Formats: sequence, C-alpha cells, structure tokens
Amino acid sequence: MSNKAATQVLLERLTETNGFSVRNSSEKDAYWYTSGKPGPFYINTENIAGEHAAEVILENITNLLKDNLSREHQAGAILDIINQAVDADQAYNASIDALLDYYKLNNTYKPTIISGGERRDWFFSIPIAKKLQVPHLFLFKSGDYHITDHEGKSIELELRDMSALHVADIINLASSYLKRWIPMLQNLGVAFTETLSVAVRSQEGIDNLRKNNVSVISPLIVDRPLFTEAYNLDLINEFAFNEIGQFYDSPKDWTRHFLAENNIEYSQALNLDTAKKDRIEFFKSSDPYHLKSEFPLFFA
Ligand SMILES: O=P(O)(O)OC[C@H]1O[C@H](OP(=O)(O)OP(=O)(O)O)[C@H](O)[C@@H]1O
Repeated sequence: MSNKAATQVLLERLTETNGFSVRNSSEKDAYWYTSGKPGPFYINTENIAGEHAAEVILENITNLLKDNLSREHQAGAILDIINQAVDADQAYNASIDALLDYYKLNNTYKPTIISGGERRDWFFSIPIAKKLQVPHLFLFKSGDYHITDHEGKSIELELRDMSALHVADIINLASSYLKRWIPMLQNLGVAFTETLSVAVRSQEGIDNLRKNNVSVISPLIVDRPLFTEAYNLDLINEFAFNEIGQFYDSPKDWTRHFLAENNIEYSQALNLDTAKKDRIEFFKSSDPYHLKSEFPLFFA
C-alpha cells in the first residue's frame, strides 16, 4: 500500500463515520472547538472504530477507569474491548492495517514495545501492538502504567533496554506528551524517539515534540493539502473546500464572515449540548478576535 492509499483509506473511513466532518453549506453551524473558537471542520479519529462503537467503547473505558479495580483488571478489560471491536468490524481492522502500512513505509525503526496513553490512544496502540506481536504499555493519566504481552497477558518487564513507539489518536499541541507521556517513558528508562499518530491537527504539536527529540509519523496531517485531497476524492464539497481555504488564510476573517452570515439563533436553539453552550459563552466573553464592536447583537 502506498502512502497515498493509506491516507485515503483512513480519510474515507473517517468521513463515513463522521469522524471527519466539514461545514458543507452556509445553513450548517460551525464546529465549536475546545479552545472556545469556531471553525469549519472537525476531526475525531476514534470514530475509525465506528461512530456508535467509538461512543460505547469510550463510555465503557471511562466506567472501567472509575471503578475501584486493579490496573491489571482495567488493562485486561480495555484490551478485550478494543480487540473485540477490531475483530468485529472489517473497516476498523482495515484502517489499522493502513496505519501500520503507512508506518512501515516511512521508517525502519523496530519498536520492541508500543505505548498508548489514556484513553483515546488505546483505540490504535492496542491493535498495533497486537499486529506487531510486541508488548503494550498502558500509560494512565495518574502516572501509573501497566504492561501486557503480545497475547494480552499482564507481565512484569525490564523496560530499560526497550524502544517504544508511542501510538496516538491525534496530536494537537502535544500537551499530553509534554505533561505526561514523555516524563513517564523517561522515568521508565525506555528509549522513545518516535510517535505514530493517526492525525496531526497542528504543526505546533510536531514542533513541540521535535524540541523533545521525538519525531512524528502521521498519514493525516490536517492542513490545506489534506483538504485538497479530500476535495479531489469527492469527500468534501466546493463550499467546504473554499471556506476551509479562507479559514487557513485567516481564522479571524473566516469567523467574521461566519458571524455576518450566520442565522443560527443560539439563544433560541433548544438542542445545544452543554459543552457547545459553554464554548459559545466563552467565545462571547473572551472575544478572542475582537469582533464585539462589529457584532453587538451576537455578543449581547
Ligand atoms: O496534542 P495534545 O495537546 O496532547 O492533544 C491531543 C490529545 O488530547 C486528547 O486527549 P485527552 O487528553 O483529552 O484525553 P482523552 O483521550 O481521555 O479524551 C486527544 O484524544 C489526544 O490524545
């Protein structure tokens, strides 16, 4: 499989499962990001497991982590959930193969262990470890870790001579690496110079990792060329393609244009989820682009 083919498999799967979604008409609302700013597209790579399946899996993982169970029990249960989901869905399995093919095409490093961080990395790190027949290192946000062997059994392992490949769902600013995964891997004495991520949302994340001597391999670098590819593959329409171009030229100008055309009455919208409501409120109160004087009614 070529690099291009791997990217296409993943992009198509994400489009089918609404893991990659764009604003394809002026009637459609913007996506409100965690930063509290709006934008014309969004990417949620865990949907590669299936839109509904991803939701159920995440909920199950969250519940397992809440329960007062041993890390061994939690890791075993999470591993079973993910492996069963991959076995049950040919398209999820094919996406993991595409990701692994992409990795193999782009380097010669031979990891002896795969690491993955709580929670979404595990959708990818667990099946990649299984396919490479190497142990999996679960990294928990608390700082705990747990190792399973290539068959999924819990093991004790001397990590000092091992080389880890950290597999992730998406890199944004790489804050989870800087705050947690890099210090944890360093403390364990594992060599760690490379990470495979399904997608990269921002060049800043790649730069932050480079400063820490970690190089990034990813089939989906979310930037203009990826949207050109999506457009050429007919995965996004002309409206979306043009406005994403505007957004990359200037997020502020795109936002101004969106607010000028936007006829969505947020105050009247009944089905707004809490997260979205909070993000819109934060946008209004922080006014990151200084647009309040131009849109007094919206900011009122
Ligand atoms: O590049 P970064 O700045 O690290 O951001 C990206 C990471 O953040 C999110 O995970 P989060 O920490 O929210 O944990 P979750 O998987 O439990 O949702 C996301 O799933 C990525 O793993």
